[in-house]
Amino acid sequence: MAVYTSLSDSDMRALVADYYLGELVSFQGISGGVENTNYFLTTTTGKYVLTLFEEFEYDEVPYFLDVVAHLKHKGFNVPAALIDIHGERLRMVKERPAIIVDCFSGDGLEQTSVESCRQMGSALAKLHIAGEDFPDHRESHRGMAWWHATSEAILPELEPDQARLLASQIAEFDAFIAEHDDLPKTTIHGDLFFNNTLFDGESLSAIIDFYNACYSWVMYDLAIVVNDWCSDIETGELDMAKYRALLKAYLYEREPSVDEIKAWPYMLRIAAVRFWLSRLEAWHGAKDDPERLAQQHDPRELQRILEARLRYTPALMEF
Ligand SMILES: Nc1ncnc2c1ncn2[C@@H]1O[C@H](COP(=O)(O)OP(=O)(O)OP(=O)(O)O)[C@@H](O)[C@H]1O
Ligand SMILES: N[C@@H](CCO)C(=O)O
Repeated sequence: MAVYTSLSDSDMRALVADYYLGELVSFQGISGGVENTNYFLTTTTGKYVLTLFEEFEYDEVPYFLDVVAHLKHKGFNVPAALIDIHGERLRMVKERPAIIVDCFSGDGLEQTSVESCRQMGSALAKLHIAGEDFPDHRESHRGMAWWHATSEAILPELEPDQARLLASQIAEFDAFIAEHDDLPKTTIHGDLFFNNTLFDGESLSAIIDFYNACYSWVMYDLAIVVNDWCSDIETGELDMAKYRALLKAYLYEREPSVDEIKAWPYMLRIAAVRFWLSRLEAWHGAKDDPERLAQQHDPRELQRILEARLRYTPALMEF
């Protein structure tokens, strides 16, 4: 279970007493996430989620809270930080920066469907348009500088063919982007896997976990989403019915430029590399701790997606 920082009953009561949330009734650590510590809190006024940021220091968190506040202001159902009795939205709990947000109704998807992909495509395009006027242009903490440094550190740990694949894909993307450095950017989610959404029945009801948000290529974010929502987990191959539904809904809301259409195969591959690399990094970091290792996502899923995109990549506008 991904609870890296534990809180006792009295810790939690003291924390809840510092918000206008009534009395604590119960709390429970949330399994599933790998980056942060999350707890469900039930109080006499409702249900909430406490997040302790495990990877960021205090000063790094306000950017993400501002992104969410911007999107909430534009009508998206996203988890804005609640204000405590001191007027603060971010505080330190057990030496970690922490927020409390509303717990949304709805359930996580066990798997995607053509209909959920259609809804995601439409919502993602609207999210990208809404992010255009967010003024703070923060670089990704897992962007190009990170993937160069991390791949160099991880290459010696890999099998030779894996190392060749990783290095060649990064070099290929570097060469492409050097020639196309003016591709459209916006404020992107950066990690919009289907486990970062909630559905009420068939309806997309909330988007959560904006802690990889950054100012980056629009097509890169679309590629992250397509790789996760539309791929067969066993083979990495695209489910073309899901792919067409997601892209058709996206392109109805936002028209890509000629350069974005050209960039699409590179974006699909580098989006796979980005998560292959973060999973490899987490996997190797946890390899001496069986409990932590068991919580990690499998890097091979993203390697299979990358290999499948190398075998065949459909055009962006293919339907
Ligand atoms: N505001 C919320 N309302 C309802 N459920 C939530 C909320 N926030 C988090 N959850 C639940 O907690 C789980 C983990 O949350 P989250 O994805 O933010 O954690 P994380 O550690 O950042 O995960 P990840 O591995 O995706 O980085 C979600 O999949 C969801 O089930
Ligand atoms: N969504 C990421 C984990 C959190 O960033 C993954 O599946 O590797």
